[in-house]
Amino acid sequence: MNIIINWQISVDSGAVITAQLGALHVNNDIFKNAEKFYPERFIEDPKLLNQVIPFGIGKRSCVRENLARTTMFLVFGNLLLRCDIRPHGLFPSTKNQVPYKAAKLPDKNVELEFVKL
Ligand code: HEM
Repeated sequence: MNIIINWQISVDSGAVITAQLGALHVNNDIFKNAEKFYPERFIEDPKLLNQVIPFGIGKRSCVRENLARTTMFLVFGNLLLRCDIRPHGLFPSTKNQVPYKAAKLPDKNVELEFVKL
């Protein structure tokens, strides 16, 4: 069955129009249990990654997407490499709040080094 939607929307001149990308990314029709933190969904269905568009798509998409991605790669890569990162307090699970049992890790002073690019 084909559904044809004929919308007529009037927009004032000078109005700023934007797609709310955040809302698209929690669409349950596309992302099952969208509100759940479940990164494995992208391993289970690699095509799902095409539906994630934080930088927009098309002619007006983010011009510095590559800069942002490489910067984030460096920042998060260095954080994971140099820091012991542990959840603080309770997991932010929506239904069952599970107390986090902290692993005993050797005490060490974490120093962050920032390298000039
Ligand atoms: C995580 C980082 C970033 C995210 C998630 C992001 C996301 C976006 C999004 C969603 C848009 C609008 C796309 C659209 O209208 O369809 C945009 C546009 C734009 N972004 Fe980014 N951006 C990021 C970083 C940056 C950086 C680092 C720069 C510059 C150094 C930048 C420069 C721009 C510019 C100039 C536009 C306007 C492009 C146009 O209208 O033609 N962005 N960005």
